Amino acid sequence: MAVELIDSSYGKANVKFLKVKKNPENPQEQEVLEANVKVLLRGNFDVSYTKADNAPIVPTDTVKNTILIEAKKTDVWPIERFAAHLAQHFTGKYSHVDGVEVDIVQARWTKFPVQGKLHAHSFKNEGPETRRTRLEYNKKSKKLHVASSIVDLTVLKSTGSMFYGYNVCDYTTLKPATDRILSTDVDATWTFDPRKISTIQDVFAYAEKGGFDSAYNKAREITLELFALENSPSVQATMYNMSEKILENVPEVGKVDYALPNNHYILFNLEWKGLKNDDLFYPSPDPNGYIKATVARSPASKL
Ligand SMILES: O=c1[nH]c(=O)c2[nH]c(=O)[nH]c2[nH]1
Repeated sequence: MAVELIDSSYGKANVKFLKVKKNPENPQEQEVLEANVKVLLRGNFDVSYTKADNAPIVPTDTVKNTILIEAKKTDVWPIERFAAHLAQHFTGKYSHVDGVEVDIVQARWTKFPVQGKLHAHSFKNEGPETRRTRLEYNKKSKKLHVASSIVDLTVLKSTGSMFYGYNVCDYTTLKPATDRILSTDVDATWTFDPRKISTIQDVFAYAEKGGFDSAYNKAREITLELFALENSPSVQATMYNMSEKILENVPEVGKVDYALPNNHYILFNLEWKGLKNDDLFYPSPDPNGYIKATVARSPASKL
């Protein structure tokens, strides 16, 4: 039977480090970045799959060492900059490496107040929420894709959410709600417009002026603010409004994706006990609604 290799990539996943940044003027004043990095290489590796010829393989162990050595040698803040640095390194050092896919997950270590002010070097892990980035670069096609995300930001509002007016058929049992609990684990991704951030140098320049941090902060703020302030007609409408606001506020972002589970809380039926119940719920882990949307600027308003 004739077969052919259609696609391949390889590298190291779950390469973890924590880097400390000390303020040179006050070494007690520190920041930390804990990361989980995955780097996959693409390029002229076909013979390693098809002819058992290992000659072109840069061992995944070397990929791991590279991530750690470069994390030591260069600035890892923000993660988008470090991802671009790794892409530049791998495609520059090895002539047969054409492309790189870098995924970085950053743990949420935040400083906490002690005696009224943020402590200089003590952090609280606000997990499972993470900040993430995915960067894909191909040195032949010059194509660059940079997207960043917030994952597992779990939120709940106990009122200010509705769901009614939906399609009703002979299979419908859901009752319309004008006041319900709404809870989700936010998975939001903002993809940078490849016409605005089109080269590795563009990533470095945008990082330098604080663009990636500012995009992250705005996406997070908008998500939380709209979640809280809007009287939500549905998860669908709320995620669309969040996406629109991110696109309005961050011109470098070309599209926004949300994927939101609807974590249901269901009223206990206590009528059998003669009790009227509107405040005691049980969390229903499954099944859950799962609602996705991708929102981009309309072609008419391209630039
Ligand atoms: O916001 C919602 N969107 C839905 O599509 C849906 N479906 C459902 O049963 N409850 C909800 N809530």
